[in-house]
Amino acid sequence: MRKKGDANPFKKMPTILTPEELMDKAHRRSEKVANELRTTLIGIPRLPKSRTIEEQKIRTISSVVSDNLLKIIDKTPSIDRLKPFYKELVEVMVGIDEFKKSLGAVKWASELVKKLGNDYAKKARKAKVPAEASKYRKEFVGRTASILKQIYPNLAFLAVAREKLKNLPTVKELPTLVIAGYPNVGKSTLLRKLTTAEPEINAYPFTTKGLNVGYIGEDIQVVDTPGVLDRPLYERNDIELQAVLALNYLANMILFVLDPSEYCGYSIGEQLNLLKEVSDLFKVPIIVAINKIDLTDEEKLREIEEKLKDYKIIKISADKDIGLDELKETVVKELIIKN
Ligand SMILES: Nc1nc2c(ncn2[C@@H]2O[C@H](COP(=O)(O)OP(=O)(O)OP(=O)(O)O)[C@@H](O)[C@H]2O)c(=O)[nH]1
Repeated sequence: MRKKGDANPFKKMPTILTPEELMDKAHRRSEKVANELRTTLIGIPRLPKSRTIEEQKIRTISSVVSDNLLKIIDKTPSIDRLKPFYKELVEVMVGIDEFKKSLGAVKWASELVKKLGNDYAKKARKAKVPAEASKYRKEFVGRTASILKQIYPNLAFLAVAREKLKNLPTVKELPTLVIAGYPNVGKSTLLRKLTTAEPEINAYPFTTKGLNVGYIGEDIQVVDTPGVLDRPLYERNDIELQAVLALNYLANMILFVLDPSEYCGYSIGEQLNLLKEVSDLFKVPIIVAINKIDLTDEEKLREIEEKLKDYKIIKISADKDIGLDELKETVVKELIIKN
């Protein structure tokens, strides 16, 4: 059912080696190449032999280092082409400017090491004595190490960014219903009942519970946001608030789940305040699902409906399967047929 190519775009970012690890890797590879050459160049005079060996060592170190750096750039998504939801999260979690700057530095280093490798390889090939050939190789190694040292902060930044971004939720470019409401009102029960497959659980910045994502058929994405849209916004710091706001780029419609029985532990008043905050924050249509009607008497329900006159309401019991077909039909109609 899941379409390919919709994964978190940062999943493919490779492990970022430290300058030391990268130089070690390059040295090991160049020694291997040199050893192989030594066995094939038996009987060749010293000067052409050391010219060839040093040239190949330089070329190997240069390509290991520059290709490794280039791979970071190739496998990292271009920030400007990211979907707005992911772009916003990069800004919140690591900062777009710093991210771009670091990738720029890595590109610069990759190109420079490649160019220097070429220059020094040519010099080594034309060396007049064996010692000169090895002098060029050492000089090249020194310059490469110092270039890597120069981009050390950028590599360190990218390594941290990769750790944070590779666990971002995988969401698709589909009409999306975002579920909001206090803890224990029945959000995850509802997600399980509305969507076919078991919902996937994805990490989300600044929360411990993660986003749960499910699908209605192949056309609608449903996202439950425990820890994100389940408590008053005034309790949040700026950065958490931005993570909440990033959902603006994901949601085409909000389903606010309300528990009139108050068994969830939050009063109707508190729940209505959160609903008001969510309506102010999101500029998309809101449907209110009055859940747990099996636990609530008619009169109380009427009182609550009275308070929700400005909203589209559907009365349900997620647990007892009441009103779920109507809810699903409404969601499909609003998200697919109307758009
Ligand atoms: N009687 C009744 N119980 C329900 C209904 N919907 C959910 N529950 C129960 O309410 C409790 C909380 O439901 P959850 O689906 O875990 O609530 P949640 O909003 O996802 O909670 P968090 O994961 O903490 O955000 C569970 O014990 C459910 O079985 C309902 O319609 N009727």
